Amino acid sequence: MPEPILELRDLAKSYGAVEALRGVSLDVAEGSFVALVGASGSGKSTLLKTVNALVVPGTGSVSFEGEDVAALPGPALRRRIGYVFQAIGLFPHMSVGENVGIGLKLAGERNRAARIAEMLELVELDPAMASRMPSELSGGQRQRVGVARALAPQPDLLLMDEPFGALDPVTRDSLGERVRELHKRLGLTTVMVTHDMAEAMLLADRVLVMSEGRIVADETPAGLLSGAGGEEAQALVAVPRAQAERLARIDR
Ligand SMILES: Nc1ncnc2c1ncn2[C@@H]1O[C@H](COP(=O)(O)OP(=O)(O)OP(=O)(O)O)[C@@H](O)[C@H]1O
Repeated sequence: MPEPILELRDLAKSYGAVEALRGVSLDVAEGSFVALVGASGSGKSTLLKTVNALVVPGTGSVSFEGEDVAALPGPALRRRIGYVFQAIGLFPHMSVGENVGIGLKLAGERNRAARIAEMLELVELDPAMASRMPSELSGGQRQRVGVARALAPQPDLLLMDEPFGALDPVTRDSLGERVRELHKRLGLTTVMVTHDMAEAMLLADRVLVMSEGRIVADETPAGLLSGAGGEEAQALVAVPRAQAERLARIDR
């Protein structure tokens, strides 16, 4: 068994009367690709953000590569943990290249241009796009830049919060595949929040289902497909399965 790169212990977090996390413990093995699924408000984003200390848990601890994240300085944490998210996206006043290079700049690297070009190629964008502004890109291109920005400082861990949420299905599928490929090639550990169980099962090798602040299922995609994980997990698996069956029944 590979060493756990992440160890979450008894995490609880409340926002006023809302208990977003109610006792989550989890080990994530180095090199694994973990998907976090579950209903809206079940605590997925909150859990993810405890890992890079954007959320400080009320109780419990998060250890990353054997160190308590609460004790790690912010810049070191951001260099070692890449973060891609849907809502905030890129810095609008910076060019694509500056966005991709921001982590390298903060780390004091001087020769950033070559690495920026390399990162853009990695996510299948033309390096000439470095001089464009984010507003001049499509949504899918912007998300690619977001992935390049997160990977530029060569993190060990990649956190993704609904990274492909706003994309058309074709772009979403191809970018998902690309991320899966990069995950393997770069030897990353990846934790991805998604609403889409089909996406979770296709990309991840471990799927966690959250409900009301707890992890209620922890299964492989194969396990889920053969009926494991309990009622809530199976309710989520039933959606893409029913769609596939309905498609198969369409008269041709
Ligand atoms: N900053 C905050 N202040 C107050 N309540 C919050 C805050 N962040 C999250 N919550 C609440 O905590 C609960 C869990 O939220 P969280 O964003 O973790 O859920 P989620 O599973 O990621 O949801 P979604 O799928 O809709 O993104 C929700 O009830 C939410 O309203």
